[in-house]
Amino acid sequence: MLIAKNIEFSYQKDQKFNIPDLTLKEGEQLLILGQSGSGKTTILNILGGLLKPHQGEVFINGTSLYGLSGAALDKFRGNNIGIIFQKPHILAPLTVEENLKLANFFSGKDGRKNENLLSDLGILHKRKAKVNTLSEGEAQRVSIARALANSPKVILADEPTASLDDVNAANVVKLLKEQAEKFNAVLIIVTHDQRVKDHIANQITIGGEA
Ligand SMILES: Nc1ncnc2c1ncn2[C@@H]1O[C@H](COP(=O)(O)OP(=O)(O)OP(=O)(O)O)[C@@H](O)[C@H]1O
Repeated sequence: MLIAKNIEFSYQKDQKFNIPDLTLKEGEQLLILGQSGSGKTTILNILGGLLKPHQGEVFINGTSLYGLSGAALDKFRGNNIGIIFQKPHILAPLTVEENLKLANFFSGKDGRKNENLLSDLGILHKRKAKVNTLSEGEAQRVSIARALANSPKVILADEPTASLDDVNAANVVKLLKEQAEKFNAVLIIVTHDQRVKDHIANQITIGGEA
């Protein structure tokens, strides 16, 4: 389902990240741990089709991500990959449901499942609320809902618990796991938050630049 092979990437000369080969089958979950600056966001962006590696390939369901480009890559990403960014990428002046509809629009999906998703995430009652009126934890759940709005087969989450208290952090990981299990999706969480360790057994630690 998701394969990353021989990936090499650097932002500048004399810099090289150790990016491990990965093979994850449908429904498998992986936690990538590493200190701040070790390259977690970089790896996630490479796996998510947002940052082209200098070498190597990422395959999702047999499609080589970086064999696609431009509109074809955007469409593939919209249909297959849901990314929860470190800082919520949601449009604050829009309502919760408008944010989800926008995600549906970009990948040509009908959004029939949006209400179920918001209900699963405990924010259905906030669907008419503007995102800039929500608490941080609620906004985080909206960004999860938006990432999952198109039932992606790969869910990538970048530090999803960083700004949350213990209870909300545990809830967010639980929600991500539940949603991934529901859709039999691959789930990869990158974090330096040690609290997440107890929730996902399959773990690797990355050590930063070589
Ligand atoms: N666009 C960029 N141009 C140049 N260097 C960058 C760029 N983005 C990140 N870096 C550098 O690459 C390294 C890894 O960054 P990255 O954001 O992947 O780390 P991280 O493990 O996600 O960190 P954190 O946990 O603090 O978010 C850092 O040293 C960072 O300064």
